[in-house]
Amino acid sequence: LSIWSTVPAGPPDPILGITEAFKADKDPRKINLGVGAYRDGHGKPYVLSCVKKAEQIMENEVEDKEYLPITGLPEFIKHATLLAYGSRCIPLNEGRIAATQTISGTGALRIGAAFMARHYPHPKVIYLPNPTWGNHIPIFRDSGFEVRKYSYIDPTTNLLNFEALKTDLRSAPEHSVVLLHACAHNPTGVDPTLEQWGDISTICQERRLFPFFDMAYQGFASGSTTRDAFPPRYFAEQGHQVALCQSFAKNMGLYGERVGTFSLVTSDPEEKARVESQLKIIIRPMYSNPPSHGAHIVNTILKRDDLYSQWEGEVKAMADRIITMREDLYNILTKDLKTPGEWGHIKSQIGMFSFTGLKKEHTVALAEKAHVYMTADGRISMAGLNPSNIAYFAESVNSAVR
Ligand SMILES: Cc1ncc(COP(=O)(O)O)c(CN[C@](O)(C(=O)O)[C@@H](O)C(=O)O)c1O
Repeated sequence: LSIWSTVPAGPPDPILGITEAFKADKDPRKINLGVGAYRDGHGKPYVLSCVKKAEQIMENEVEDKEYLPITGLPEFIKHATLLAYGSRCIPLNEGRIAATQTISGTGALRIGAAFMARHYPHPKVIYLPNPTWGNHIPIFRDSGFEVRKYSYIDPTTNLLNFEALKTDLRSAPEHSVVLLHACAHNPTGVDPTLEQWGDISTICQERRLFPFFDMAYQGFASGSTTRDAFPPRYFAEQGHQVALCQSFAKNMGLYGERVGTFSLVTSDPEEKARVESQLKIIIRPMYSNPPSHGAHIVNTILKRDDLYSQWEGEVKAMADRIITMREDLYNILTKDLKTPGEWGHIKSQIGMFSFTGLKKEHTVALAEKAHVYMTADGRISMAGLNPSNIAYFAESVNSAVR
């Protein structure tokens, strides 16, 4: 009897499993709207020009293959946290933001959760929005957190249910950790307004809730890296000791390079050093130190004015193309096809995804009959749409809901 005969077959990942099903489909009309990865107007993956330029520059600069420090490339961390918090951030300028390079956003969440499970001086309970990115749940659960939910979307309108959100956060036990999507909420594409962020900050102060930000889409939501980073910057300005997870997967198209950071606001440089020493103690036995190539790419872009401004132009262009697809899809569904139901949320939502409101039976029919793939909860990655497939997609939705 094999040693592994008791190992059960696990279910495919709800998101990455969609890509496997898409690849297995041989129909030429197939469309993959599953994984949140940008595609250009021809449905192709997109390597940013500023990334290609950075790699050319890196060719000439001495880039040995030595180990990075446990917390990663120091100059990368400096530039990445400056991008996240902004030059006017007082904790940043006072040198009291503890930070480490991570294996993209997932790694930032995992290292953050592991650090808090070990050092957060209160019950390890975290409130995740309902719904949230599916991977948030196992990340925090496997790190030893009790995972709870706070209301987020109104399933009948696919818009924010802010009253229910406030009620749930107000009734959370003091010192609960609250996960907040900084921008481009996944899967709903619905973000609080600036005023609503103010209310959330006040509730966190009143209830002593710990704000744990996940910022996987800075610049990719509105096209502005400044506007998208408003929530964590505002919370830090209001005196919250935020935790912040950063990813360069989407906004720099570095999906497979796995580049991110995890950071925490502390009280002073001495506390920053203590916290970083404990981050190292968690990282060293996990993966020792992070991959260097992607961090050098991001650092080369962020430290040079010419590449930084080229990057800002490219990330805005990606955001704009997605916004155009939202408008086109809305117009085809409503004006051309008179598709039954309300579709305004497709336009009002922001970022990579649209929470269409399609139900499971629709998503199954769309995959099986129309060869259109999306997650079971009806989320579509808008960048999977382009001028050559958007009409077919809209027609498929129209027939699925009739
Ligand atoms: C809110 C959120 N946080 C963190 C991540 C982690 O991203 P990474 O580790 O690559 O930096 C994602 C990516 N989520 C997806 O875009 C998605 O929801 O399709 C996809 O990349 C994924 O891994 O699921 C995300 O949507």
